[in-house]
Amino acid sequence: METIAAERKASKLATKELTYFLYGGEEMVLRKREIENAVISDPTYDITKYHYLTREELFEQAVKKSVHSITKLMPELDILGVFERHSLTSVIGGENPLSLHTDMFMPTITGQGSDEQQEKWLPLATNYKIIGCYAQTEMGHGTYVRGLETTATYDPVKQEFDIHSPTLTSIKWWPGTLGVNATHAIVPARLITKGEDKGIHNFIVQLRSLDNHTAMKGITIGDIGPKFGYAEMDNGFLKFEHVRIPRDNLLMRFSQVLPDGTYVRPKTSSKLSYGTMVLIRAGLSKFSFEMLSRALTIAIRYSIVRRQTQNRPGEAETQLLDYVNQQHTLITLLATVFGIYFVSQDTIQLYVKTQSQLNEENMELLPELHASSSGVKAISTNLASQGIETCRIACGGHGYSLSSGFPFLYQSTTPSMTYEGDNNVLLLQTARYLIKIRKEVQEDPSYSPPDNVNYLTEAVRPRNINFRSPQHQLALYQCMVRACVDRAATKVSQGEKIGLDYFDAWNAAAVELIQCAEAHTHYVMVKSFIENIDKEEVRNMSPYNQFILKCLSDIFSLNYILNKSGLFIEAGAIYGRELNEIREVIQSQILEVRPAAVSLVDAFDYPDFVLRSVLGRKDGDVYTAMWEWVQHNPRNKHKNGVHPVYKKYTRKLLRAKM
Ligand SMILES: CC/C=C\C/C=C\C/C=C\C/C=C\CCCCC(=O)SCCNC(=O)CCNC(=O)[C@H](O)C(C)(C)COP(=O)(O)OP(=O)(O)OC[C@H]1O[C@@H](n2cnc3c(N)ncnc32)[C@H](O)[C@@H]1OP(=O)(O)O
Ligand SMILES: Cc1cc2nc3c(=O)[nH]c(=O)nc-3n(C[C@H](O)[C@H](O)[C@H](O)COP(=O)(O)OP(=O)(O)OC[C@H]3O[C@@H](n4cnc5c(N)ncnc54)[C@H](O)[C@@H]3O)c2cc1C
Repeated sequence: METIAAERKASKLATKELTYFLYGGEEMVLRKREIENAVISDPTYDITKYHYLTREELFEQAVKKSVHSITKLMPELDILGVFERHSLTSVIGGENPLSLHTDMFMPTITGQGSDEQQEKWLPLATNYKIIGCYAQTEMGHGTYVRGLETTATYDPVKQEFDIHSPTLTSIKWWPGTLGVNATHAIVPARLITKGEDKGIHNFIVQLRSLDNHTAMKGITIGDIGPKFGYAEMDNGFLKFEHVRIPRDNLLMRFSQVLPDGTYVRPKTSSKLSYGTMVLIRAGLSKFSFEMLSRALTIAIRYSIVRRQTQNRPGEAETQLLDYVNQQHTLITLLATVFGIYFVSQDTIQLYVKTQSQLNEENMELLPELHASSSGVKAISTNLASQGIETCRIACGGHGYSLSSGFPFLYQSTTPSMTYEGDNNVLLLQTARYLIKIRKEVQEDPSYSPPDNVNYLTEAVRPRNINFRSPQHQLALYQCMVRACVDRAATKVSQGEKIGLDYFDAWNAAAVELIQCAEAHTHYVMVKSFIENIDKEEVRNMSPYNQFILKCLSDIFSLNYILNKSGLFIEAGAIYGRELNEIREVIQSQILEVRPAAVSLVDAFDYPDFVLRSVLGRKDGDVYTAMWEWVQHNPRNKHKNGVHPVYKKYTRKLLRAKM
């Protein structure tokens, strides 16, 4: 306890200033804390026994908490907007089994429903007269949305759609909130009218009775069973047997079916019906920041408190964070989490900007948003999932206990590499965009590409390189990414030249394509970090905070260069002989950050309640917390301290003659 207090005292970081910066100002932080305190002081959200609950208990508690939040806490705290709602969900912790209602069902209606449809459905949804989910994925198809098999066949006589699951593989499988709770779903299905298949469109379908919650006629529905994690979420299955819905349950903002069955195609892009996926992808980098920053808070605090090995006679054992390997592991991750933070802010801004253009039927930014949000979602969820596991390992044996908080963080984060688009698949979408822009640049010298891909027109290694210079770092990335894009494009075109069809040529280059998308996205993240810490808000910070952010930026940028040095050397961006200098700059910046490490994670401002970790306690009283935790273990609570398995099994073994 004294050690962590001493660390805080010695740190020169203006912690409060950084917290305000991260959350968008003092007012936002005060509001966040108001929400946290309301949750912490309400017994409904008690977490004392959380880690010992069974799957069914976890689910029931989570639904109870969610309903309590909607009916009591949210009105009391006047929570309306998406950010405050997420803030509340985040402090309550665990999964929110009703989250898909507000995160996907409602945004799909807002984004894709006509004005009349919004007027009809949104008040019902806002007031929880109905509970919605987003039922897109089927047993046979998740990635390949165009391959979904559920049909919606228009009947002009009754002016209804007939929703049907024609095959076993067409059964909807995975959607959250579907298994138990939802009364309605957004159902992407193949629209068939006048005998023609018009592709995937979104429909609103009622699943359960609003009187007694039983399944509607023609609907078979349930929960898909235990998963890797996500016990609190009712991921479900859904089978349709010719279910009838009115014509105007087709979401008709972009395309329509007229009463006689005439199809009116979207004026602009058919991909607008994928809009909800783009929204969540943009939000997932923020989610990655939250999950990884919690893991780092736990690992860094623990690494201050934990001592291991007396290295000099008569002195205290060494703090884990004073081992250079531990510093390297955790402080490079600290730099990463700030990288994710800045790019998540930029991605959300790009989403908002694109959305306002789309409202004016201007599609200009859509390809960039799709490519960028796909890449950023993939890289930030990869980094967060791997980073949480790294934090666990950095905490030794105690990291493996549920009480460390890591298992929950990992289980909640790792599926984000799959849902909302598998990460490899999304990186291939980013690559598709890069290859397309490269082609345009080559074919039309007057074409000026978007800022983030400008390196495709020019990328030059600076002379007299200074690895501490952000502009030089960016130039090195530009050379490297350009070479990666060239390599992938060349591989595709070589395949085509030897007679492969488009798919085979593309598939043969898949590894290079994913590599170029990854490299590009890392470049975008480094650029975003560098640009954001050059903004006025940061320039107004205390000099020491600016200095630490610059150190973290260098670490983030240079550590990737070191880890992927093969790519940079192959591109002629750096020479092998320069690697030592890069190592030294990283090492010296890590040493600069070390004294501020605990204040940096304090700046994330997570109360103990949110971390749910005996290792990550703010006061550092780790060992007392471990002892308290074990007192709740039901396995220790049997008469005379003797567990029933003794009578059932081990006693026989101990007395058996063998
Ligand atoms: C408010 C909430 C905010 C934040 C929330 C934050 C945190 C949330 C925390 C936790 C979340 C909790 C639970 C999440 C639950 C998860 C829910 C789901 O998983 S829903 C299901 C998601 N499914 C997918 O993502 C499927 C992935 N597949 C696809 O997206 C597509 O099929 C594909 C892979 C992109 C391919 O599509 P398609 O085959 O149709 O397209 P092509 O490859 O042929 O490309 C054609 C052309 O279209 C362009 N394009 C493709 N997609 C888009 C798009 N979305 N937008 C714009 N343009 C798109 C593509 O680039 C091509 O363009 P071209 O090159 O031809 O110009
Ligand atoms: C916890 C969780 C919650 C979910 N919630 C929802 C929800 O609310 N609503 C909903 O509709 N869905 C939901 N899903 C489903 C999720 O969106 C899909 O699982 C996801 O999009 C991946 O699709 P898939 O399962 O078909 O994977 P697949 O496409 O089968 O992918 C398997 C592997 O094949 C590779 N692969 C596939 N296609 C290609 C390709 N074209 N090129 C190269 N490689 C390829 C992938 O990289 C991956 O490694 C959820 C899933 C999970 C795990």
